[in-house]
Amino acid sequence: MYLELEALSVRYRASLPPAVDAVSFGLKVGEIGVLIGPSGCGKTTLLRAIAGLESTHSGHIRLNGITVSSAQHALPAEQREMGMVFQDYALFPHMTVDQNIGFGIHAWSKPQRQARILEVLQLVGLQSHASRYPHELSGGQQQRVALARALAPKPKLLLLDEPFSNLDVDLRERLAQELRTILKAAGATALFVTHDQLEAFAIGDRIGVMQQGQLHQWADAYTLYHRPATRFVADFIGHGVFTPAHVELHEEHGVPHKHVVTPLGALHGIHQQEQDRLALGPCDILLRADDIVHDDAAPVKAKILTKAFRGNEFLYSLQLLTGETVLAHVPSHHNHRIGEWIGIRPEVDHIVTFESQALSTAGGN
Ligand SMILES: Nc1ncnc2c1ncn2[C@@H]1O[C@H](COP(=O)(O)OP(=O)(O)OP(=O)(O)O)[C@@H](O)[C@H]1O
Repeated sequence: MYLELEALSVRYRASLPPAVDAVSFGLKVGEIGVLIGPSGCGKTTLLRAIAGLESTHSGHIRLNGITVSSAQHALPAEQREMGMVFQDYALFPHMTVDQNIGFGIHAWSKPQRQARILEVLQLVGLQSHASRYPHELSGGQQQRVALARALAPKPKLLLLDEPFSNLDVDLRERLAQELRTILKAAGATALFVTHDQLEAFAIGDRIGVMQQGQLHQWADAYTLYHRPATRFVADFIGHGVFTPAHVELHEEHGVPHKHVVTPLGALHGIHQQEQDRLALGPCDILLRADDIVHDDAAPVKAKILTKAFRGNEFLYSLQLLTGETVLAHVPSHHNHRIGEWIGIRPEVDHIVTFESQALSTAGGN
């Protein structure tokens, strides 16, 4: 691994729980990692620790095989050769775009510096804006200059802390795609912090979900969505609900198979790999909004509690006769009224179950 964190903990005060709690993960050279999680979960602290701006309580940070942080040793931030981009672009207002970009490479020879400025300007698509001042640029352009400035010295690692959070939603989505293209073209290894899932999915090769200082899972977007390691990840990523269910054995052509009995009916045809993982008995099953299909012919009916228009689809919240609530993505031409009953059936490709909360709560009392 190029960037390697091993059981890293950061504490602001001995009397407080650690802001970063025994976090381990690795990034390969050229990979983009994203840290995501609710406010206060420790994302920024973790990024600052990697940059050398916070000291390490225990554990290690290694970059290219060299320990840059441990409880005993910390390489000063300025010697780590890392680039940083923050949400407030912090461009120098009295300097033009090319002067801003050249600032971090002033020690380079003039021809080298000029060639590099041109190179990164091309990378971010702002060649024609080299002599403008920051106030003559849009927010998105300013942020691209900040990125070009951070990339100019060819940092060993680029750290980005919510760089788009001051921008409007449309621009953020576009810039997220662009950022990935730019970082890949530059061959940069980067770690990006956000609390926006769509941004994380658009940018990251690997995504880490944090809560209260702990890293719950470090995986690609597909795995996070379809194989969440913990209940928290399942809840935090995507739209879905947990519903009480029961794993049972039944025979198909004389061969025993597991199926999951849910309030929406039994789920059959579960892949062998998933069968092996399922324990018989009660559980909670994750039903994502894309696992529930609207079908007028379905025997199970549900009442629409709320609906949110999302362009090509509605996100309906639906109540079953048994009282449980589920979510469903339904194409937006199926525009039903709140309070209406519609037919639904489950179409669950990936079975995700966790220990029954009703049982664990009962056990804890
Ligand atoms: N300088 C500090 N001194 C003491 N505690 C701090 C300090 N900075 C952050 N914390 C605490 O550490 C925890 C993690 O904060 P951090 O800023 O890393 O979270 P975050 O995930 O980046 O949050 P956000 O998404 O809101 O920026 C929080 O409980 C916060 O209150």
